Amino acid sequence: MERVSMEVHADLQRERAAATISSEHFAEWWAGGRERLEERRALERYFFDDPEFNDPKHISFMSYKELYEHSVAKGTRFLAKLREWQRLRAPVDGTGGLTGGLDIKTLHDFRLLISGPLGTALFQQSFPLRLHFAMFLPTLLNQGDEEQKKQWLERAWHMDGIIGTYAQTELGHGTFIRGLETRADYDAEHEEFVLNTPSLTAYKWWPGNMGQTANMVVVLAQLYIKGKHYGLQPFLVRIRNEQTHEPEPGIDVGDIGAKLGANAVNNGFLGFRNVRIPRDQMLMKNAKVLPDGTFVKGPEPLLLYGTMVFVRVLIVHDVMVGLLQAATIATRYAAVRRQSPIEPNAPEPQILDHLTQQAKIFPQIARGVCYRLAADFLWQFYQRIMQQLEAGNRKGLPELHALSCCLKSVCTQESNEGIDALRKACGGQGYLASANFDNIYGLATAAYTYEGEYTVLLLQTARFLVRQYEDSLKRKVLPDSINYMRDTTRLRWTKNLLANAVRALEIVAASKVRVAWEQIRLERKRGQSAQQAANLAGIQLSTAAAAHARAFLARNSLRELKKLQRNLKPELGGVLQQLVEIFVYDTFLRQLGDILKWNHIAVVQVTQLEQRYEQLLRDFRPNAVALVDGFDFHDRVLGSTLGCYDGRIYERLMEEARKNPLNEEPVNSSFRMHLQPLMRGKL
Ligand SMILES: CCC/C=C/C(=O)SCCNC(=O)CCNC(=O)[C@H](O)C(C)(C)COP(=O)([O-])OP(=O)([O-])OC[C@H]1O[C@@H](n2cnc3c(N)ncnc32)[C@H](O)[C@@H]1OP(=O)([O-])[O-]
Ligand SMILES: Cc1cc2nc3c(=O)[nH]c(=O)nc-3n(C[C@H](O)[C@H](O)[C@H](O)COP(=O)(O)OP(=O)(O)OC[C@H]3O[C@@H](n4cnc5c(N)ncnc54)[C@H](O)[C@@H]3O)c2cc1C
Repeated sequence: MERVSMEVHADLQRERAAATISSEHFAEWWAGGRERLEERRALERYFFDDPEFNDPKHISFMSYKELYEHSVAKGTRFLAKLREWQRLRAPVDGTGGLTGGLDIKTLHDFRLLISGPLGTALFQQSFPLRLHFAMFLPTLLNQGDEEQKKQWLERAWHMDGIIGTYAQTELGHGTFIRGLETRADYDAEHEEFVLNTPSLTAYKWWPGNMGQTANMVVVLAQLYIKGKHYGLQPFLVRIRNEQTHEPEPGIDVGDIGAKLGANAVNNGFLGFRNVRIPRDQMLMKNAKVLPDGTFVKGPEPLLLYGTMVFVRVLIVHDVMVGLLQAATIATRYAAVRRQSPIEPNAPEPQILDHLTQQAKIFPQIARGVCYRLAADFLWQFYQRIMQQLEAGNRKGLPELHALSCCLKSVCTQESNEGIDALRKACGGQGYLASANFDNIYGLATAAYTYEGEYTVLLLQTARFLVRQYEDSLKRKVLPDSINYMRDTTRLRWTKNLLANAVRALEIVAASKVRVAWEQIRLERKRGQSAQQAANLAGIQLSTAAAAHARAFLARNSLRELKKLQRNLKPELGGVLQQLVEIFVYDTFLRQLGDILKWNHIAVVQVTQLEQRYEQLLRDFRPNAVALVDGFDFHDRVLGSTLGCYDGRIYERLMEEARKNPLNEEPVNSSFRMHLQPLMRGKL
């Protein structure tokens, strides 16, 4: 691993020497094997050793426009250099196969590359061509028919005259997609669609890369044939000229402005005025429009939403990376920072020795590890269901949709909370831009909203859960992820605290689903429509779905732990056991109100679990630094004065402060222009 030249801080040296696990063994497991670990390190070196990829100044000192231009320049060099890498070493798994063919696995790997450690190191405000790979290409791949794929896919993959994005959201509607207003009217005489933006609220608004970067979009629009409405369909539209990049006739396009984070993404607005595209630019894998204007319904209309499912699955992985970057920074900082003697006359301890500090940091490490186990499961599950869909079997789709929605919501929400808690755990220094929590948080918190807002997606899961609850009453077979609902026995507290806690979380979820179902029934009896009843049960429904996600995360962690312990070195298996326990008990204690409401648990049993939890924090303490080292985040990936491997926090903080452009001149011009006149009473 490449390290900066300063000597490692003595506290970190001691931490590493005293650990009982090997970071390297952990890193190997975390990366998915030795070969993958070496490959990733080599790829990182390939970029980080290249001075072209060193930012001339910290991005917090760049203007919005400057950041965009800088990011596009770097983004294009990144792609060129990645292609070169693959030509030299191809075909290499995990680097996206930019020079090879395209399938969903390749897109998945590429997506992890640009939104994973390397991507966030180079593009702290996100990869400026992200939407091309994250949504435009998956949509072409999954929603184009064979002819269309032949025509567009290869070119789009190699960015041969095409930079695309996914334009769905409008100024007036993001969540309720059936309410989108953009129109595509079919003109059978010319075999063309005519696209229009009928109002201000119909403007496309938010699509990433759309402001200045992209020249094509997949746009979702309401299809009309001879004035008859046929619902939303995806259309491929060129918005900027391939050569000049000028907006095409009838296109009104621009950037929506600075955001809380992800400012390299160039989110845009887009309006259409009588924009004509040929008939074969409606993506027709599902529904079709024949030349004479006959509409042919697709076998599975919900496949229109397929790209969103793909991205939601990957978001669980994205936010896990952000959370663990923040946790690594906070752990290293807490091992070096000294504050407040514990015994009156003793020296100041590392802040990591304050138990309350451990309680702020370790549950976030544990959470990140358990999210990783869930993300891996979800990706496997996604692939399995997609294969079944290809074979015409749609049975698993509702379960995939339900699981991806609630995991995307809960993992994002709790990662956001975790990153902010970790920032606060670094005291005042955590608030500095040079600590990098702002960028990490900015990216993670966007995921709370995009690709389906938190509550909205929980409500999607809840619909499924309520239906499954009804099936369980009829003794029907339930899908795996909710099979626990079938077991209606009360919790029997045993010596196995972990099993108790997981089961208690499942009972909470099952009980909350039942209560939501009962409330809907009650509202129906009161004469409410099904939809209004669901609205009035919304709080119960959304919290039931979140409880289901937590129960799933806990059960999945326990299941995966058992598998892992068979293959890992005992000391590593032991530490993973600690982390899974910390995660499950932390989840349990944070939901204590619900746990006590739905389980017969005595105070003494809760106390037993609290004591075990606190003991685990102390037990994990000696391995904390070694474990976060094992995530193997290069210093460039953390991008933080507080989180470097060498622990030289004070030197780096001062170095960054001195680089500040305001310190370049001893007296700033504002003194003479404003402050001095103010003090002389001359304003
Ligand atoms: C890098 C990232 C950048 C960001 C990009 C973006 O943000 S891009 C923009 C991202 N934007 C968003 O994410 C917008 C979020 N909004 C939405 O996704 C939809 O408007 C909605 C799902 C909220 C409602 O949709 P609706 O009013 O059409 O539907 P409904 O509620 O009436 O349900 C009808 C049936 O469909 C089912 N079903 C639904 N979705 C799926 C699915 N994906 N798969 C499978 N099934 C699905 C549902 O379960 C129900 O089944 P049931 O019960 O009848 O058996
Ligand atoms: C950084 C970023 C990048 C994005 N990139 C893209 C992109 O590339 N392409 C694209 O098309 N879009 C993109 N989007 C748009 C994004 O998908 C939407 O913002 C998102 O789906 C939420 O929709 P909304 O903004 O309309 O929120 P709203 O739906 O207006 O939500 C506002 C509030 O209303 C509540 N609410 C709404 N509906 C319901 C309901 N049915 N029940 C209960 N409560 C409800 C929500 O819970 C929330 O509290 C992006 C957004 C962001 C922030």
